[in-house]
Amino acid sequence: MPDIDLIVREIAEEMRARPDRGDVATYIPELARVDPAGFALAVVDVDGHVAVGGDADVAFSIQSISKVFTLTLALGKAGNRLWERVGREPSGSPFNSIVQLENERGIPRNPFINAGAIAVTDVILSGHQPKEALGEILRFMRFLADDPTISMDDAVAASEQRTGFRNRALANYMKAFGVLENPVDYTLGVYFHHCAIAMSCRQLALAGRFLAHGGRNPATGHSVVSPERARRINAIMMTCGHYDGSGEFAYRVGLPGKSGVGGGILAIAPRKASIAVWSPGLDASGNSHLGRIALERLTQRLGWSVFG
Ligand SMILES: NC(=O)CC[C@H](N)C(=O)O
Repeated sequence: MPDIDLIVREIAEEMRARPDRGDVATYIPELARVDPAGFALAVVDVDGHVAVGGDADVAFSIQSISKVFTLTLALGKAGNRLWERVGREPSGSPFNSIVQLENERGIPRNPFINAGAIAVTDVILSGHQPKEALGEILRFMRFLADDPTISMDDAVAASEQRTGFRNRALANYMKAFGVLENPVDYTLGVYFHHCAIAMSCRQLALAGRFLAHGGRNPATGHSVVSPERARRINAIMMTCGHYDGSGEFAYRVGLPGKSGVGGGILAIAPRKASIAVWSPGLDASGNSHLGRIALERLTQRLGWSVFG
């Protein structure tokens, strides 16, 4: 049996020492203030053992990783009708691309690019007030991680609300095509706030467990989604979770994964583990530079790639 604790600690030490850290996101002013020296890795295995390295209990802005969980909620609410509002093909474009949305008449290519995630948020919001929808998303995260302390960082949400002109353009564009049901400001308000949820790698890895175990959280026995749905969410993470860097992530890491511009990545090793990594510096596609390298090391050493 490989010693996962040791491997995780060694990877964290190696990553801490590397000078090539990528660049922190600056288009959300509050994220520009984050120290690029941070690094954390947490792996929860089948038995619930959590192996940690680095700052595994430091909370960071999960940003687009929240889209895995909003997709899960929206599928629960709308079922397969969700796919009338959003596609499920890789985009090959940056996460905030506007051209693609115009070409495809307001239907976003997948639920993980910004336009797609905004459409998914709109589905969750319908029939509720924004506060209720946000409460539902936050309660879901707390339930999955079994941790009532998880919260939203209001400063990050306000920062994006002030500067999120591109997302506003995407949302208005979809509204013009009738893809959004709710007032644009309401949908965006919920979207910016769920992106601003702050979690540590330990909390995130625990929250992702249901995706590694056929839709069921093995710790609590709660069935979150059906095995088929878990498999499909993993498939979308594999093909779309890193935007135009998804091919490279599959090639190097070989696991379903979802990144966020806060520098976090949630990766799922089916039937083996739920993994969260954080390093705030990003590569050119807006994905964590050292986060990806750390996951590549981990899957190589453990032989965890889903491609054998
Ligand atoms: N890739 C990301 O994490 C982007 C999320 C960010 N809130 C945005 O909408 O731009």
